Amino acid sequence: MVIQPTTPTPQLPFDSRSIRPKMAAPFLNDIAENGKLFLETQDDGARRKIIAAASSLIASLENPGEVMARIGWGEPTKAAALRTAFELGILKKLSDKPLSSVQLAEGTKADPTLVARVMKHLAANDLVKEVGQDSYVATPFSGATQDPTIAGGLTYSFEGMIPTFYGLPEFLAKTDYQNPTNAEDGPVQHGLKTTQPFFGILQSNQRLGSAFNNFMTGYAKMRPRWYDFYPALEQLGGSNTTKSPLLVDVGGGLGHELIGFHAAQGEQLKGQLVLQDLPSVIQEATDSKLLPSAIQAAPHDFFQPMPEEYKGARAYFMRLILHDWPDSQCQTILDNLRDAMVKGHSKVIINEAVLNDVGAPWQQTSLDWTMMGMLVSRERTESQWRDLLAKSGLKITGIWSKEAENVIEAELI
Ligand SMILES: C[S@@+](CC[C@H](N)C(=O)[O-])C[C@H]1O[C@@H](n2cnc3c(N)ncnc32)[C@H](O)[C@@H]1O
Repeated sequence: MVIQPTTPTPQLPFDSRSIRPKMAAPFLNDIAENGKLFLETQDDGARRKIIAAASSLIASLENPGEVMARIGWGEPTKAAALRTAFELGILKKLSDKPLSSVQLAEGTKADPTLVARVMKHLAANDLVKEVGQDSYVATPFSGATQDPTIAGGLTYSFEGMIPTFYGLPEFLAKTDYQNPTNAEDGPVQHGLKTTQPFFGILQSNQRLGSAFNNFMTGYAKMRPRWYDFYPALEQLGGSNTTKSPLLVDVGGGLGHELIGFHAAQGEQLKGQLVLQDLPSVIQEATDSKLLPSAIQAAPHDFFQPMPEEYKGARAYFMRLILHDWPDSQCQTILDNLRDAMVKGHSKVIINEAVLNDVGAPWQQTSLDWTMMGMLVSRERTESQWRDLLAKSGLKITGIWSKEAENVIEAELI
């Protein structure tokens, strides 16, 4: 017996002729409009809009076979070649002066034939520039791999995130596709073959820990800055004195947010700036000698009550902290802040994603997957933020947004 399908099988559009120009048209128009603005003004918002439109344009033009090729081997081989070049140290040899694969292989144990294959693939992906046969020069990206924040980001990606994401589908199959909840037996432990929780991994592997801290600084640099769209002067000005802290950055990493905030605000806002994090991170921040004297660095575990001298601050700032933890642990962190706050004076400022109910951009959804993989945690929608804050006696007093970046401000109820 032949079973007839109840609905006709949709025809698979596996023919490039089925890609309709009209699907691409709005993205081409976006690129033209923002391209004109960008060329005239170098506006960074226009630049980001061009990137978003160009990526939607590719999605509208690629046929399914091309999508499969890009995801299946285009991206993985690009990452493999990049990691190989990065670990061999050949990217930092590149400059404006062309070098051959033999010259690039010099001083490494690598076979020049292999180096030639690495360079050819990187050039095909615009990561280095090929200027003749077996002849390569630097690009802005290859040069930037010497910057500790980019080098840290690559090391953390290659050794932390990529192995976790490659093992993630296998982990989900093994756990019957349940939403991961155990921070000591989750995707990152499966991918990195360890039993330690995420921040334990970073504490015990100093190289990876330092790479992560630098990665966070680099990640911050590439995003719109919260103090450029949160009106800090209006919201935090006025009632502060020099006695109580102005802003305590809770879990502030190496201090990049406070350094930027201090440079942007100058002396317009009174009060001490305080950087808090785990002892090893604070040590690395002070060793870097990048913190201006206006910033006081102090180790503090945010699961413990706020020390007396940092109570009553005008604002407790947290960036990418609460998305690292499940609700129960977020509540402990927020309860500790609530107990340090003064009603009518103190605020909590949270610089994290507010996940759109519809049409969330990839920057937010990939962060949600990153939290699932590395910390069995998640990004939150506005109603989830309201519920979480209310459980600690806090109410949202404003949300400011720029592109995929958000700031939530809350006060004591
Ligand atoms: C995702 S990073 C965010 C860093 C920084 N706020 C930023 O936006 O780049 C999380 C930070 O929380 C810190 N952290 C983790 N557990 C902590 C704890 N128990 N107490 C204080 N800081 C902690 C980490 O060391 C790390 O710097």
